[in-house]
Amino acid sequence: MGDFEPVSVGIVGASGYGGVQLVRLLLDHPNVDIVYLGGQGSAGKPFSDIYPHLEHRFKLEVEPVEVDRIADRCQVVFLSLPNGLAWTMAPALLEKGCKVLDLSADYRFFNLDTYQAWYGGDRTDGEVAASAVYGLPELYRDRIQEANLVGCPGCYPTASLLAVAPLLKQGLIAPETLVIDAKSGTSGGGRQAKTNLLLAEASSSISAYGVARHRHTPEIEQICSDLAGHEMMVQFTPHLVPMVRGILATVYATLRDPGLVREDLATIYNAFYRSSPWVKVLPSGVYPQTKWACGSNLNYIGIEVDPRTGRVIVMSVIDNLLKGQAGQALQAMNLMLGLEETAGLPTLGFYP
Ligand SMILES: NC(=O)C1=CN([C@@H]2O[C@H](COP(=O)(O)OP(=O)(O)OC[C@H]3O[C@@H](n4cnc5c(N)ncnc54)[C@H](OP(=O)(O)O)[C@@H]3O)[C@@H](O)[C@H]2O)C=CC1
Ligand SMILES: CC(=O)N[C@@H](CCC(=O)OP(=O)(O)O)C(=O)O
Repeated sequence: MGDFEPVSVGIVGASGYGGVQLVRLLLDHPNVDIVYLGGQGSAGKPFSDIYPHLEHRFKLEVEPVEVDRIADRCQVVFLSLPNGLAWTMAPALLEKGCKVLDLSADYRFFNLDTYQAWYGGDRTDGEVAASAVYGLPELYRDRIQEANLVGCPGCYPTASLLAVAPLLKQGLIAPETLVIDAKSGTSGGGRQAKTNLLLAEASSSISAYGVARHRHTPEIEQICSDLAGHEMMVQFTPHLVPMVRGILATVYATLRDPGLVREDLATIYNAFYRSSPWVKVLPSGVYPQTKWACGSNLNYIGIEVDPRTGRVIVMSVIDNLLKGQAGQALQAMNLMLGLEETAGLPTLGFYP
């Protein structure tokens, strides 16, 4: 697929931040055509009324969300909606033959009880949910290639899991010691008005939130457990920082073998990610900045070991809207369609 006719793609939730990133990326993708945009409040508006800066490239109008209308036109559908909506439409889209990529949390969980405990709702799509693949290509590439439904990871889990995956897969850390301290720009909260995202609240200030209860904790724990081969608990603390884009996750854990040095871990990380074009493991003494990743689909990882404490410290940065959301979904779409994993994705950040 992809060598002949362009693939017809639709975006539900096009007016949001994930939606507009998808539009930007898909417009420059060599193998797809955007044929449908959907929304609720924005339905009936030309997309360029919402985003005038795209008018010269794009004339589509946002339409109401109707499954038949979408499935008649689209081979691939991105659902970029608030949590709890995708599961009400994904089963019907799949039934009609669409491939579906959900950017919300609805299809990220192996066990629907965990989803319902954290997100609520009364799910009736258990069989469909069981067929979903967790959309982190660096960890589940083979399964994504075969999938019709992908639950794309959250932005914090993406930055965090890429930082810890080699450690867990190799059994290098004492499991109960894993601590993730993460910072996000305000676009992580989406485009709708929220008091904590106002300039007057968020600028010149930094604060933790969701401490010991953020809904990304069970998502991170699920994948950590899968990688480690046993149940894991994680101490995850997110922070809101006064910038628009970017996530920095700093991860701390105690090494099982106190004799390991940074160079040993760098060798392990480089081997683990040797087939992953979007992950860049940095040289000794180089620690990543969010600014390097913003605008690209890249993840930069810095590694350090503190010989005094026996802890490894891993720093991981991504653009929350690209590798943390729309870029990652597009990377997964490429795999589902048998295209180059890098097709249509920016390989350089804006910088500065
Ligand atoms: N922002 C980020 O960094 C990340 C976000 N995510 C997840 O991606 C998803 C989208 O996030 P984001 O783009 O930030 O969100 P936004 O709030 O920016 O956009 C939400 C979109 O959903 C649409 N929408 C809301 N309610 C309905 C409805 N009932 N029916 C149809 N459309 C509806 C809105 O359309 P309209 O205006 O027409 O009502 C809007 O286009 C969320 O699940 C979020 O958690 C995941 C990773 C990172
Ligand atoms: C800064 C900010 O508010 N970030 C969001 C994370 C966005 C995200 O990825 O959440 P989903 O799991 O719903 O996709 C938050 O902490 O709720």
